[in-house]
Amino acid sequence: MTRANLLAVSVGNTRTRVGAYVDGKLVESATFINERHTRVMDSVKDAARPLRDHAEAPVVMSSVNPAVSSQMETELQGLGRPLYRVERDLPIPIGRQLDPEALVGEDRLLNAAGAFDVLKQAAVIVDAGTAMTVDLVDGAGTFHGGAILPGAQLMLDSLTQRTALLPEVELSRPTETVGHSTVEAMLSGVYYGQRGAVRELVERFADAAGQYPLVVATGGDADLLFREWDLVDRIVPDLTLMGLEVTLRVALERGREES
Ligand SMILES: Nc1ncnc2c1ncn2[C@@H]1O[C@H](COP(=O)(O)OP(=O)(O)O)[C@@H](O)[C@H]1O
Ligand SMILES: CC(C)(COP(=O)(O)O)[C@@H](O)C(=O)NCCC(=O)O
Ligand SMILES: [K+]
Repeated sequence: MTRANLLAVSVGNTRTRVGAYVDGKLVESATFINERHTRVMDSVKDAARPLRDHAEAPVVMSSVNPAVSSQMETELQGLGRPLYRVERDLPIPIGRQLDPEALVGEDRLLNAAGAFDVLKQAAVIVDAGTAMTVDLVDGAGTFHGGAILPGAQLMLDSLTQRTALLPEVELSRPTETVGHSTVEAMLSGVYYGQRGAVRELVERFADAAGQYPLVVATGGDADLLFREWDLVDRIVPDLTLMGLEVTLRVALERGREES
């Protein structure tokens, strides 16, 4: 089996995740806020340190945030490694059943590819990031799309921005279900609203799929929202990086078959 070496970089709308894979194993990973761009590049170099004896190991990059990633791509070229963008240079190895013109976020496809590579069975993948995505992969490894809704912090921010009286609130677990203050009421609405959306969508996707899928969660808010909740089978913080690793591994295996 191929054991890939790579620096995996995934640019989201809030943060960028970086992971160094040595012999197919994630040995270093880090997450950075996009706004602190110069510090991000320093930290990317730190994260790449385990690959110093693997000068041939490429950077494999994905993005759902072109403004951030176009500048970052130029800077990553400075590492002196080959740089591949998923979908442009390397196809994400996951089947798709979508509208012909559909534009799907690379993070959604990578999560699906990463999950199916390990699970080999039908799964619903929940990515609790800036936006929340809830997607269906069937038992044959085909991505069917799913649902997109505002992420938890985005819900809170939009309440603050579009009302006169609601305050700025940072996401945390509500301490009461029936909120006895404005802040607790906002936290309860968002926390149980997000969980309720996931429950409803998982049940509907299970109906559509004709089987009950595994539920896998990732993203910056997954732990806060889903920890110790039996509806979610696994929380996998590095799922998008796993998708980048399988993308390179499959491309290397195909290259070997062809030569
Ligand atoms: N240090 C942090 N900075 C920003 N957001 C954070 C931080 N730690 C946790 N979060 C949470 O992570 C969410 C973003 O998730 P993430 O997976 O990083 O998003 P994206 O993939 O869209 O960039 C935010 O809504 C926030 O609630
Ligand atoms: C849905 C998303 C905004 C999620 O981004 P994220 O919250 O992970 O930063 C992103 O995957 C995206 O821009 N997708 C393009 C449209 C689509 O997937 O259908
Ligand atoms: K997301």
